[in-house]
Amino acid sequence: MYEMEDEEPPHAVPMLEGNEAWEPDIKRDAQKNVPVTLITGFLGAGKTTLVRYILSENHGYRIAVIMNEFGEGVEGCYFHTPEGKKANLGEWVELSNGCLCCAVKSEFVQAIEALMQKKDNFDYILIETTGLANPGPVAAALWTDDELEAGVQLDSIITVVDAVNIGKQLHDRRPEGIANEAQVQVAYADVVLLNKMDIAGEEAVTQAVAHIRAINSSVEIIHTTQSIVDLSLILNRQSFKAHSRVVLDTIIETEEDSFNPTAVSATSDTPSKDLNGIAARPGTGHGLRAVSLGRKSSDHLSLAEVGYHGDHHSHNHSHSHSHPGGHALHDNDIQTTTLRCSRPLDLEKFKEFVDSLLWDHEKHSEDIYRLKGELYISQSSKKYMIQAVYELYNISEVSDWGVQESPRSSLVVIGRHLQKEKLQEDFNACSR
Ligand SMILES: Nc1nc2c(ncn2[C@@H]2O[C@H](COP(=O)(O)OP(=O)(O)OP(=O)(O)O)[C@@H](O)[C@H]2O)c(=O)[nH]1
Repeated sequence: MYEMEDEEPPHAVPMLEGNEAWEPDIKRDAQKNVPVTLITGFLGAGKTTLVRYILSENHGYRIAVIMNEFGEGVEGCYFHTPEGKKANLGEWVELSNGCLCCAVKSEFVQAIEALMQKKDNFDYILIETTGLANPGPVAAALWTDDELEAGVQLDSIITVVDAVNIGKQLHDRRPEGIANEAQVQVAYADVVLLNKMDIAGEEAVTQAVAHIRAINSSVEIIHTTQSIVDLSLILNRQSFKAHSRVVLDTIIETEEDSFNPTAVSATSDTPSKDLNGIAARPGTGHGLRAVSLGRKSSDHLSLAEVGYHGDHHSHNHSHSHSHPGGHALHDNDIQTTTLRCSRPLDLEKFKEFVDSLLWDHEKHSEDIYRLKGELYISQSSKKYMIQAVYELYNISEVSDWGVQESPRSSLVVIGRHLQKEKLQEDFNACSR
């Protein structure tokens, strides 16, 4: 087994003998950040099966993997690749000291930092969380601005779901103060792999889709067996790019009456203008601007303190505010709603609204996991876009509105205890 010395960066591990001559088909531009896909999902859903599958496929990426295993340590440092397939060069970092989301400031950041010292050896990073993890804090830590020195860029959050057992897992009550991890994992997802289709009955699948949609109506659901999926649907999706095509599509699909799809696709590759970078709660030092690798942050929202507080932890973190994952969940606690406004929004008022929605739990009792939206901003002919994950958000100018589009704002909100009417009122108030 490959073991990492305490202070030593991880070494590249050949996955199979005889792959020295292998060259990736796709080379990362040396200037670009390394994309990171976060793979989450409840216990036994098929996360490791997915990682194994990705590593065994000939996609052209050289992939480094960070696994978060409890107790036993990493289960293996290389996978058996099916005959005839090209092997990847992988790197492994074991995080065995507790849950990934609670270790982000220490082990996780060190692991990424150590890995990035060897960044010439890989093009892509996969992170597999434990089955009980809240992916929010980890995702937020990885969501960087392109210009930042961290060198990594959150690509997307993939949640693997066990089609047979998800109904029970989503509705298992937790003691007061403890989140239902399965719901939170679905809430954060860009893509759900509805796995174990080989053993799930038709009725179970229909119900599983309904349960997932009830939580995250905008998520893309892909049915899989053995986590086998077209990798172009989950790797390099760029879900967190300001001009993300997949996110724009998501917003459109969530609309009751959709925009003209031709007009939208015409905008999808237009470079965006980031207005203010990724916004974090003032004083938290959150966001990669502050969470950039190796940088110490002493704020109360440090990533070591936030995140999952499940019963697998022997320690407790105290919080003066509620946040995603911090309270008991009840059936349908987590939902999606889409706010709409046809009048132009005042950008400053809208930012104040988002600030309070994400950070001011006196004013907004909701816990917000994700925001995605297209915005019609006053005194601008441009379409804007907002994305938020956990407690970070980013507003960007994306493109001109399509000639056949009627400018208006649509904001997809995924969160817990959503007060939909009040949210719509507050959203409308941004236009006055
Ligand atoms: N029948 C069936 N079994 C599957 C499928 N995908 C994975 N499994 C099995 O389900 C079990 C759990 O799969 P893993 O990939 O280890 O799941 P995981 O999400 O990594 O599990 P944890 O690390 O415990 O959270 C293994 O025995 C897999 O072989 C599938 O599509 N169908």
